[in-house]
Amino acid sequence: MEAAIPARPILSSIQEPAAARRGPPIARLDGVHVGLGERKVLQGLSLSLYQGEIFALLGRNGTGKTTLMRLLTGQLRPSSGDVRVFGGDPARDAAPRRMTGLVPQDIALYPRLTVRENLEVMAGMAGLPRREIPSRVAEAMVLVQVEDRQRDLIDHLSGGYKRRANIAAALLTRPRLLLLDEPTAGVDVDARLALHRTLRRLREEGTSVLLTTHDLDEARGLADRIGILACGRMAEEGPVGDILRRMFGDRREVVATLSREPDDVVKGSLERLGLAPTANPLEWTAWSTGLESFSSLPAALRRYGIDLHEIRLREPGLEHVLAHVEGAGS
Ligand SMILES: Nc1ncnc2c1ncn2[C@@H]1O[C@H](COP(=O)(O)OP(=O)(O)OP(=O)(O)O)[C@@H](O)[C@H]1O
Repeated sequence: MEAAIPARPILSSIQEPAAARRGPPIARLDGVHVGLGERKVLQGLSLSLYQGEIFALLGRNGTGKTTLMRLLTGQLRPSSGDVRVFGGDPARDAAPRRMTGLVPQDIALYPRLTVRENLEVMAGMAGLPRREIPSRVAEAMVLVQVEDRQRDLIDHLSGGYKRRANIAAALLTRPRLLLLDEPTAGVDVDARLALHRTLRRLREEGTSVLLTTHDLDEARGLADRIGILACGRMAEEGPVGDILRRMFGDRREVVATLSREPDDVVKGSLERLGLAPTANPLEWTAWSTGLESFSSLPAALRRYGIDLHEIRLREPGLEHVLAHVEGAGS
């Protein structure tokens, strides 16, 4: 039984993502360092984004995901390193900022105005020509499917619809790069699926999307590539399938569920058999490359007098990647 988690991959051996073959990056961060107060938030972070891809940024609270977005919108300058968006410096040049839309984590709308009124005001503030405002507002509402609520006050909308309206505001300028900070936090399944449809539609039209999320299913199902921020850097980056293959190869997780909580003697025996504890005291796990070690485990446990309730093999998933990366960083 192989208990050890496989060695961390060497980042330089990462294959070029499929999106990279589409052309040069539309946005790049190169060796970026950012310090906020006493904290070194980003420490040599590099990342390239490509046209027409959805990139999901993962990482624990406070690892710098919002900070990275603020760099791309020019709200923040790095203390060292380079940030390029559509060839310009977003902290100095207006052109890259005009091509970038940001959907902040909090709802940034006037609660006492209707959806349509909010979007009209925002379109004016974004400097869109007056005659174009009605069509841009209508277009943005269609994209996020909020037309049927356009006459409702923001205050009267559900959380999911508020989020849709928040996103519509960022789409008024037809950004080529759309940044969304936790767009589906706290929304129901329908609103989440509606948002995913919108983002896929934007991708088909060539828009690049960078979103942060703590929802691993969302990252797996929606993103062309993911990046995991840890210790101020991109600890892992690429399509989910590639990362899983690189990190785990053909290993599967063996999950043994015991019939009762083990005492210290039983715990020692489990560890000798190569099993490691989990948050659930009844569940013990190990990594296995073949069925042999898996199928011999029940008999081995019996020899130690350990009652097994269930044993199963689990495909590695993003939760394993995160645990590995964050375990290595802590
Ligand atoms: N103005 C500031 N001054 C000092 N520290 C700050 C400031 N803004 C952010 N930080 C700190 O920088 C770190 C990164 O913050 P950031 O908001 O980028 O994290 P995040 O990954 O987006 O977190 P979350 O998942 O919770 O949204 C955090 O530890 C935060 O407390």
